[in-house]
Amino acid sequence: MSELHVALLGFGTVGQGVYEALDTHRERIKDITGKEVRIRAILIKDPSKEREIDPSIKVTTDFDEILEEEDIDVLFEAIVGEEPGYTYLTKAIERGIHVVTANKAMFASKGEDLLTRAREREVAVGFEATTAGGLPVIGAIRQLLNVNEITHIQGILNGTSNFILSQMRKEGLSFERALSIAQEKGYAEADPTSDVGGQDAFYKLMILSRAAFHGQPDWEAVPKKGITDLTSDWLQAAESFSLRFKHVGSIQRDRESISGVVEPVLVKESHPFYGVEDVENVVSVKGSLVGRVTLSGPGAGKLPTGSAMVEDFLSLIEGRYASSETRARIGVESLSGRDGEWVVRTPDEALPEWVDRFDLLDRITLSGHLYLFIRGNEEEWNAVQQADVRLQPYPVLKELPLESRLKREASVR
Ligand SMILES: NC(=O)C1=CN([C@@H]2O[C@H](COP(=O)(O)OP(=O)(O)OC[C@H]3O[C@@H](n4cnc5c(N)ncnc54)[C@H](OP(=O)(O)O)[C@@H]3O)[C@@H](O)[C@H]2O)C=CC1
Ligand SMILES: N[C@@H](CC=O)C(=O)O
Repeated sequence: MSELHVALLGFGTVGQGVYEALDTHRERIKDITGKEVRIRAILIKDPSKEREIDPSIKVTTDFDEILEEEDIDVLFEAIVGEEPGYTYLTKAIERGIHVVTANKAMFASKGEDLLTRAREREVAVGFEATTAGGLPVIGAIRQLLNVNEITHIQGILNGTSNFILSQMRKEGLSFERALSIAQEKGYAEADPTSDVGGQDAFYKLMILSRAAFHGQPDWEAVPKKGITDLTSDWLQAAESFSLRFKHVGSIQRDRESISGVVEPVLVKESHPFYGVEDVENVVSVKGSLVGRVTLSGPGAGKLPTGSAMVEDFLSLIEGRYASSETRARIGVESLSGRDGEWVVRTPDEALPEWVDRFDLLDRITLSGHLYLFIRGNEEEWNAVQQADVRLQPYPVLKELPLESRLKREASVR
């Protein structure tokens, strides 16, 4: 039986996930491709680490030795940072090798360039694992784009942040303890400030933007905020209003431009993100025909990410990415309306005067702070915020709207 030869760059959480997935699903892959998969070489950084790797596989710290291996069909890349990953993948593509990457920090900025190079060399680039771990969101977008125009994407895109917020709320863990468990479980990045500071979710949002809208907004114009300001007081206050904090990336396209934001927001019980807990991610995509499609599942970790990479591998072996060029889209509507809801923390117990201008939906006091759940006009609210810098507000996330016809059909009378 003929063989498919592959190499792995990186043997950390994700590299080991690919190794294990290829091993445990060997027979299935053979059934699908008619070929035996053989791992020929693995690139690592630190040769002193102990590893459980089949002794027939070459383990090296020198990328050129990987390229020197003959007949590598596919390269799996799971190392860290923009470089040297980008250089390695360009060299592999130049040699006519297909690549599958999980490296979102690299792919967010270099993805378009790699895809162009790959087209010129008639090879494929799989990048499902860069975004939302095990969720097949890139594949879903590709499928939807066959006929739909995509106008909005909203998602919980960082498993570490979602895990920390869930554990702080449900188990009363401190931020530091919850982060350290996320690191032990292999969810966090090598530098976890990227997770908790919003940068990791931002990279994923930019990759989604390119996949769905065939373009990205100016990176500097996308506000990015992580979860580090959220205390257990805030989480408790939200819970008492039947709201939960979620770290969400949103991106939308209108006729002129693409705009996005990455920030913690509050979601209501009725929102599809409310019950997305621990390491789960969720992505809602709004298409012009289908309405709202929501995918949720494990957003990080060894096997979910390994699964995404091996799915990509099989797709490209079967030639499914041969014409994966996305088409330019025109979106039409905006999600932001004039009205909104917010939870606000103010330093004083007495109700501030400005509350009269809004609907006061509920209030509680916690640890000497007054928490107000209000609803009102967005412009008025912006003016209040500018006048009082001591306010700490969080918006309540609106759901991506369903088409009104779909909504009518979905409602039960
Ligand atoms: N963890 C997760 O759940 C997910 C991670 N990703 C992405 O996948 C990639 C890998 O993540 P993860 O496995 O968690 O990271 P780890 O830190 O666990 O592993 C990184 C691996 O890459 C190797 N490596 C790092 N730098 C170099 C280099 N310059 N040259 C050669 N090898 C290098 C390391 O070698 P050594 O073992 O010698 O230290 C290690 O084996 C990252 O880009 C990450 O953003 C994507 C989706 C999910
Ligand atoms: N560190 C990332 C890993 C997956 O992309 C996360 O926590 O989501």
